[in-house]
Amino acid sequence: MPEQDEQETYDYVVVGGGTAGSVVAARLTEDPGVSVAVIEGGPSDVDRPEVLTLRRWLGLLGGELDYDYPTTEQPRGNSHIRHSRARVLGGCSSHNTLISFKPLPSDWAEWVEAGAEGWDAAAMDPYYDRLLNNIVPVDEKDRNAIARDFVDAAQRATGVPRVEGFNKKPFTEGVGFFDLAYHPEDNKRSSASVAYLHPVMDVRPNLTILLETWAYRLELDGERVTGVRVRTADGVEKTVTAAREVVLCAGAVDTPRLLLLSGIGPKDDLTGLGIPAVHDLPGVGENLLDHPESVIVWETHGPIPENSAMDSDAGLFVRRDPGSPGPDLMFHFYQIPFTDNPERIGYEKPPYGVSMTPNIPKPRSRGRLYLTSADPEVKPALDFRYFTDEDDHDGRTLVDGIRIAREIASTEPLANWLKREVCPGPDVTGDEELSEYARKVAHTVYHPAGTCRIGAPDDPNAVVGPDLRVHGLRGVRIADASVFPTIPAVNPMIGVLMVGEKCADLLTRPTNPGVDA
Ligand SMILES: Cc1cc2nc3c(=O)[nH]c(=O)nc-3n(C[C@H](O)[C@H](O)[C@H](O)COP(=O)(O)OP(=O)(O)OC[C@H]3O[C@@H](n4cnc5c(N)ncnc54)[C@H](O)[C@@H]3O)c2cc1C
Repeated sequence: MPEQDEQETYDYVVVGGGTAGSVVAARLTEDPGVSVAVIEGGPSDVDRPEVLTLRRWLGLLGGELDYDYPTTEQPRGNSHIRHSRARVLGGCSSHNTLISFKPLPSDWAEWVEAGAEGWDAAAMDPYYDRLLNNIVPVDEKDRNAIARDFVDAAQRATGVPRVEGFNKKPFTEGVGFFDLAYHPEDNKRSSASVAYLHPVMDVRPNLTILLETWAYRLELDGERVTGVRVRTADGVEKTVTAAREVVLCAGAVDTPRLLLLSGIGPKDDLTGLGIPAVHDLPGVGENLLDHPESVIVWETHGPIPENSAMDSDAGLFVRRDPGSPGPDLMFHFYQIPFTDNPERIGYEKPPYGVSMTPNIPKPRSRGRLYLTSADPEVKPALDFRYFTDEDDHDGRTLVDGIRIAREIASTEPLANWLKREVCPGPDVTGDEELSEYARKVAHTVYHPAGTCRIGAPDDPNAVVGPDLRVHGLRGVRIADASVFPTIPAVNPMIGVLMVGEKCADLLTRPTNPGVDA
């Protein structure tokens, strides 16, 4: 299709109306004198109960609102993992489980260490207080009897403190019901779009949301990014121009993908694909992080009560290494038998059951995202290099997780519910066998991050500075999970929302008017 010359200009162009993008767009348009266009690849979430009802989250994965990215071959892990990324306003906050953890002070300290000057806990905490999402503990009516008994059994088996309100103060260990961003009265999401965009999108003339519109290339004038080349749902191609700045909020997969397609990234890779390299930035796509997890499944004696917020309402953090500044093993407890991965290697799904999913809060394996084609339609390659760290810290963590899960399962009051361990099964006991099982059925907690990481200006693999500006370019910043230099020990969504708030602050505060000339 020939490119058409249609052009629109706004002060700011935000690419991606997802978790961070919703925050940035809503905050910038608080000033009626500032115009913002949001380029969002997906449709609106308004009036879509299948999206807005938190408990229906599993039904969205792999469907028409999911970009559904495969992973490359993972010789030490599970090559079949599909990475869900939401194609809808609100981004992944519109199809995730909305578990809400403020990153721990030790998480921010790691960022500062990595070159994110000014991102320490004391500086970041006010952004948490500013969040508009309705963050509340799992409501009493949603606390399932078996989840309550998991909390009691885990507390007894591990001796960690019982926590009521994980965000009240920093913790290293604890078990309890999560805080969630939801409205308990009707199980409605308090996603980024619900909390930030719905109240303002019909009343702010300075906010334009271009839905079902895909950004496929950045426009540059020398070192300055001037706008975004987009394709609308009906195939019209046009340039959306930013008088001030373009803010990339397309997420940890699509932000580096867009930069690479625009010729911004490792020069040799780009040249090899026939993409003219306009700015050599070796870190784009590097440092691909995630929280991998494994799973243990038990059959229960019978059906489990129905009530729940989203079927994984409680969890456990332990710290095996007393020298670790934060938790080094985390578990989600699922009130469902989560057998998708075990079934592939021959296990059966029990009629009724529960699961524990131990995950690695601070994985040491680092992966890489790269393009395999200059064609913007071709999905990027995601090579997480799961379980490849030198000392096998990651694999060993999951083995410890299975052993601790078994101790909890054999402790009352949980033990009384459980008929048998379905997978890996009681006969699988040796370190090597457990490791083999844990890695072969490994899954993701869906937390990809780090592919355009923050770092100091002299750090060759940093993509943005602490002000979120892309190194070596003008008129462009990044605000999404891709800027994470390291992954928080906890679930990352609140950290992403806080990045959005901080970015808006950087763009609007008087000492930094956002005119990035
Ligand atoms: C199934 C699932 C469950 C999860 N559960 C939790 C949880 O309970 N708690 C937690 O803390 N974290 C959770 N996460 C992780 C968390 O949701 C993400 O880390 C976070 O939402 C990422 O935010 P983001 O702003 O970086 O990207 P996103 O929210 O993915 O936003 C990116 C947006 O950009 C749009 N976009 C992308 N490319 C383009 C383009 N080229 N042109 C136009 N638009 C584009 C997308 O449509 C999307 O709306 C979960 C994730 C998933 C997938």
